[in-house]
Amino acid sequence: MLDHLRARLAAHLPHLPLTRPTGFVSLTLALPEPPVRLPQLSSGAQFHLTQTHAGELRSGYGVAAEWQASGTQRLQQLAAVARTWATDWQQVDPDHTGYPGFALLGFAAADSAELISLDATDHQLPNALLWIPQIALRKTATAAALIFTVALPTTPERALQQWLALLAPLVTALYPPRAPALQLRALRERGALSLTPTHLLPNYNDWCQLVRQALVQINAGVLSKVVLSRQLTITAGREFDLERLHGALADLFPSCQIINLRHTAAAPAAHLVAATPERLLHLRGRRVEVDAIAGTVARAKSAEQDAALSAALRASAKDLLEHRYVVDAVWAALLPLCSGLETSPLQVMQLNNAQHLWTPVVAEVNAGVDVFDLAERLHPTPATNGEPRATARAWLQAHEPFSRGWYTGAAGWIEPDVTTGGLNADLWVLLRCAHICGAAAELHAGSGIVTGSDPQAEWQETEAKLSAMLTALQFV
Ligand SMILES: C=C(O[C@@H]1C=C(C(=O)O)C=C[C@H]1O)C(=O)O
Repeated sequence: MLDHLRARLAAHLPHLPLTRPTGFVSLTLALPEPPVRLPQLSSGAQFHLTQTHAGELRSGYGVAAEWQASGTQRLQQLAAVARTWATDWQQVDPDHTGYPGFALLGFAAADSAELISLDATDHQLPNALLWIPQIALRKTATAAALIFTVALPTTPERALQQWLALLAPLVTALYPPRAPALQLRALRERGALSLTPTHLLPNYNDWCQLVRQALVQINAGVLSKVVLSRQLTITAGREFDLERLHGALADLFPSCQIINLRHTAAAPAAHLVAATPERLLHLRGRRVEVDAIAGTVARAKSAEQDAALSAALRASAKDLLEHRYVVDAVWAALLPLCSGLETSPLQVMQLNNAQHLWTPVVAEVNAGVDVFDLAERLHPTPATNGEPRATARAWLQAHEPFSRGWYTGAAGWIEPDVTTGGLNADLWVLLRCAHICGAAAELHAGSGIVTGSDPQAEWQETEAKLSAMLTALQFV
């Protein structure tokens, strides 16, 4: 395969417009054989985005270019870069795959540059990031391709040298021998399956106190809703296997977006991993889709009990209220930018660890509106922050005893649409996530506090949310 790809690169390189003074060139080559698994390289910058139900996988390796931003203008600064791509990013697709080069777009919950990092799980992520990988992989149910990108101007020799340095380890990882089955008994004997909590912020008593303080603000009419969150740090008996973790999450949460992001080459490298059910936005052409998700109950042991829990969730005044704030805020955010707004009837989204009230919202964006304009108005929704937005944000910054970092930020892909000249994108809210470094992991989960919230029940809800990642971590 390496020889085949090397020969194809050599054949195309002389014809690529590499001497243009600015911008990028991407060359997309179909893979004759789709990879069986998601290729993980042992070091260097890489990201993976998988949604099992959608049958789609995107990965990126190395950095052809990246831009970092922070502050109130962070998204507009990145927008200024991406808006040049229609003219500055040449897409060469000799196999007619229809897959252009794409970038990762991600940002932290808040726009300030400051991130608190624990020694064990240094986040190693900038506040907001736009990143074009040197080699990207895209796989759907029917096809797979590698997309080689280089910043201009360059020479065929330099481009080839950069790509080959990554391609050799990548091709080896594309078609690996079958991984040995997980030896549960051996792991258990080594005590490796036990996860030990090392840090809990806030603890249970402080949590209850904070919920009561939030309720005072809610009863006083200062806040309508605020999404309070927790941080849990754990260690395991061994280093986490990120490849297994990605596979386990993709199996356990097939409707969720699984994200695995390692931005740095520094060792030990930190990974941000998420299995999120919540789409901030999906934009293709002029059509935008947004998930309003809020209102949660656990799963039950039997189908009957489960159905009873779903029915109770649909009828719960408290959950319907916290859900309504999100639907209304999504609607208000989209209204000035879109036409034909439609909300689907209320649904219950059932995940392995929890069930949520869910209202999908779709609309047609007005001409000239792009993913950055939409993200700017939508994020953060009251699903992760609160209502009113600015008051909730200020209250959380004053009361949550840690910095959220990228938890409740967003991440996903963004790519030029070669037919419209616009940008397509798929961004997910970073929930059910962990920062992982070696044998340590830092997890976050939150729950929406509204009139009628009970501190203990809200704590239980965060436990159910944390269990998404904890369950998977126990087996990797
Ligand atoms: C804040 C989280 O989840 C959000 C809050 C929910 C709720 O309060 O019911 C449900 C889904 C998410 O929108 C989290 O998972 O940490």
